[in-house]
Amino acid sequence: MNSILNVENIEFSYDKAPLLEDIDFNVPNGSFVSILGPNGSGKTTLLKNLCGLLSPRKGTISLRNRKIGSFKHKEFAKTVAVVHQSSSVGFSFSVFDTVLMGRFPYIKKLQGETSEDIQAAEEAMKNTGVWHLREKDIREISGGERQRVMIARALTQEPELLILDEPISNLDIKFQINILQVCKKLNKEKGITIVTTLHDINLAGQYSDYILLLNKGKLVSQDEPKNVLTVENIEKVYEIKVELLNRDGHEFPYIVPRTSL
Ligand SMILES: Nc1ncnc2c1ncn2[C@@H]1O[C@H](COP(=O)(O)OP(=O)(O)OP(=O)(O)O)[C@@H](O)[C@H]1O
Repeated sequence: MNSILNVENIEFSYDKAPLLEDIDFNVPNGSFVSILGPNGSGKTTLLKNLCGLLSPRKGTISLRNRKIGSFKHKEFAKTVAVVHQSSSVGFSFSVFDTVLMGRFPYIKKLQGETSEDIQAAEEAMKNTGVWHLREKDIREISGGERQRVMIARALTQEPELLILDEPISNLDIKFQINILQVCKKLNKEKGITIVTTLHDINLAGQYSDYILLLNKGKLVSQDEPKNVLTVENIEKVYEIKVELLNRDGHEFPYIVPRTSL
């Protein structure tokens, strides 16, 4: 299968000690890939390398067989859209204008947005269920709504690859499912490749085609969920005792901590 992203043996460090080492994987076209790992294992750092915000000290990252460093900013943004971890929004913009800002790779200097840009924003907002919020102030909507607005903004870039950093952190279970469903729909219906960090092992198992399991800056396991989410892997990486429940009628194994109160 063709890959949209190839990561070859990268090493990254903020200072002397390497924080990511021997990271080597491919992201197949049209797949849904989740990056799991404990706090501080390097997930966000890896995503920042994938979208070119940080550069590896060794190894290469290629997008459609071209090194990511060789892309111009706007050109890269037509293929890859990134939704960073939830952050506060400081300015007063309507939800619609916030989403429209995602069209920046297509809007020419000194030329306002076209009807095509407006249409792309509307379509992205309808796909993520935020069209009804269009006239609201971005600072006056809920965290879950804002997450979906940020995904809508990324979608207006019409990316082939959508990179998300903890898109469901801080959300209640309804919004967690809602956002993962939106991503899965875009993945299945529009063929957008998804690479996301997640903390919820079981939701990752349910939604992903492949999982990358990081621990202390190294890839411990990468494969389909059933081969990565094993008791052995989870106990080793998260340093807790777990058991795997195979629930009747459920396609996905369910991992729960073994606690003695
Ligand atoms: N700008 C930075 N400068 C120096 N060290 C950093 C910087 N950003 C992150 N780190 C360190 O790198 C390590 C990995 O951080 P990273 O945010 O990639 O982990 P993570 O797996 O995403 O964690 P979490 O699940 O808690 O979000 C941590 O020890 C963190 O303190």
